[in-house]
Amino acid sequence: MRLSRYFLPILKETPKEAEIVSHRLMLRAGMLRQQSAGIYAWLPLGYRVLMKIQKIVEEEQNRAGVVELLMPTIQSADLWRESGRYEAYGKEMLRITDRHERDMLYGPTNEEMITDIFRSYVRSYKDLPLNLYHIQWKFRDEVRPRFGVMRGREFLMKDAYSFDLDQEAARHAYNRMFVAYLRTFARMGLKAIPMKADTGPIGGDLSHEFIILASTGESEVFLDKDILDLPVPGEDTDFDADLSPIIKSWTTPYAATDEMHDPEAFGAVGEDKQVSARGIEVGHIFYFGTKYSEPMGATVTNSDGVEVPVHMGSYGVGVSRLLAALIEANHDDDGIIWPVSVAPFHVGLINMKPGSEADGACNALYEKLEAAGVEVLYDDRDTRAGAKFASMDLIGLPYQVIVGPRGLKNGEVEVKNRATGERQMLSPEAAAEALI
Ligand SMILES: Nc1ncnc2c1ncn2[C@@H]1O[C@H](COS(=O)(=O)NC(=O)[C@@H](N)CS)[C@@H](O)[C@H]1O
Repeated sequence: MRLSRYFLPILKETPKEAEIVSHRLMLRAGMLRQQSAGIYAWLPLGYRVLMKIQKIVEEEQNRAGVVELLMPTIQSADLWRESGRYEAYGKEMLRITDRHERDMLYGPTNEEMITDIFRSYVRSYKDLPLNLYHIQWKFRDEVRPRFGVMRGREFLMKDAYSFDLDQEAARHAYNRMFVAYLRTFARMGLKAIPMKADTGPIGGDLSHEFIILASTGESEVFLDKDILDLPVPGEDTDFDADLSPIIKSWTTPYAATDEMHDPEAFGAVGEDKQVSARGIEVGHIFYFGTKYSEPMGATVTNSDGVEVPVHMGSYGVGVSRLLAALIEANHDDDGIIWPVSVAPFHVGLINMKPGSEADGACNALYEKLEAAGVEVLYDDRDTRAGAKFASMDLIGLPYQVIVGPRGLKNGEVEVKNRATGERQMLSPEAAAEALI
C-alpha cells in the first residue's frame, strides 16, 4: 500500500481523554475514532489489525472442531423472557422498540438465540456433540465505558456455544475450548493465564478467565510464577483425545482473580513464586449445564428414548479488546510494537527523498516484497524524513526499510527491527531476502 493513497490520520498531539497507553496510541496512530461514548469507528489501520486477530481466532476455533455461523446483532426480547434474563440483565441492555411496537434489543450475548436455533433443528443425542460460534458485534450499555476499546459499549466478540448429552461430555467440550484458547492467545504473542473465575450473569458453576498481565489491567490477579513457563499445546493437538492432563497442568499452579482469591491457598505458594499483578481479561469460558436448555425446551432423546435437556457451555473472546491488550503488552516510548502475526503490515518502506534515485530502488523493493506476500506500507509522501521515521515507529510495523540517496551510493539500504532497534545496512537484494 502506498501511503500517498491510503488513509492514515496520524495525530501529532496525545488526546487528553485517553488515560491508558493503548488508548492513546490507537488514537495517535490513526487506528480508531470515537463516534460516541464507548462506540468507535475502526479506521483502516485499526481495522486491518482487527481482521488479523479475528482470523487467528477463527483458525483456532475451526481447529478445535467448532462450526462458524453468524447471528444478528438485534434480538427479540421474547427469547430473553423465556430464559428469565430480560428483566434480570438490567441497564446494560440496550432495549429497542420497532415500528410495530415489538420489544427488541441489541444483543449483549447470544445464549438465548443460539439455544433457539439449536432447539429448532436438533432432536436426537445422535446429533451431539455440537459446538457453534460466531464473531459478532455486541452492545453493553456500560455505565462507564473507558480505556478506549478495552471497555467499549459496542465491541466485537467471538462467542461459541457447546451442546452435549450430559455433564461429562460437556466437560470435554469445555476442555477443547480451554486448549483452543491457550493456542489462540499464544499465536498473538500473548501469555494468557487461565484463572478460576466467577460466572456472573452468564451463570453456571465452572468458569475460567484468560488473563494477560498488564499494569493497566482492570482485574487484580494472584498466581504462582510457574504457570508462566508452561508449554502451550501444539497445532498437532488431538482435540478428540482426553485433554484433561493439559487442563490439569494449567490449573494446578495457583492462579485466581480477586473475586476467587484464597489467601490461605496462595500462602502455600513459595514466597519466591507468588505473583500479584493486574490483568486484562481477554477470554472467558463457562459451563452452565441446563440453565438455558431447561427453560427453553432444548432437549434431545437419549439412547433410551427419553427427552433430556442438553448440557451447554459458552466461550467468549474479546476480539476488539485484544487490540488494546496487545498494545498494552507491546509498546515503548516511540509507539506500538506489533507482533508479526497481527501487524497491520509487515514492512514499513521509507523513501527518504522522493524524486531522487531512491524512487527506483523503493519501487523495485516494493514490487518484490509484495510479490512474495510480504505486506508493505510504502511511505512515498513528500514530507521530511524525520516525520516519516516518527510515524513508522508510532504505528509499530515489525520491520522498516529506509532508502536514501547516500545509502544507495554504497549500494545499500537500511533494515531496522522495530522490536529490538537493531539496524543493518544491506544491499536491496539482501534486504528483500532477509524480509521474505
Ligand atoms: N465492554 C466490553 N468491551 C470490550 N470487550 C468486552 C467487554 N465486555 C466483555 N468483553 C470481552 O468479551 C469477553 C466475553 O464476555 S463475557 O461476558 O465474559 N462472556 C460472554 O459474554 C459469554 N456469552 C461468552 S460466549 C470477555 O472475556 C472480554 O474479553
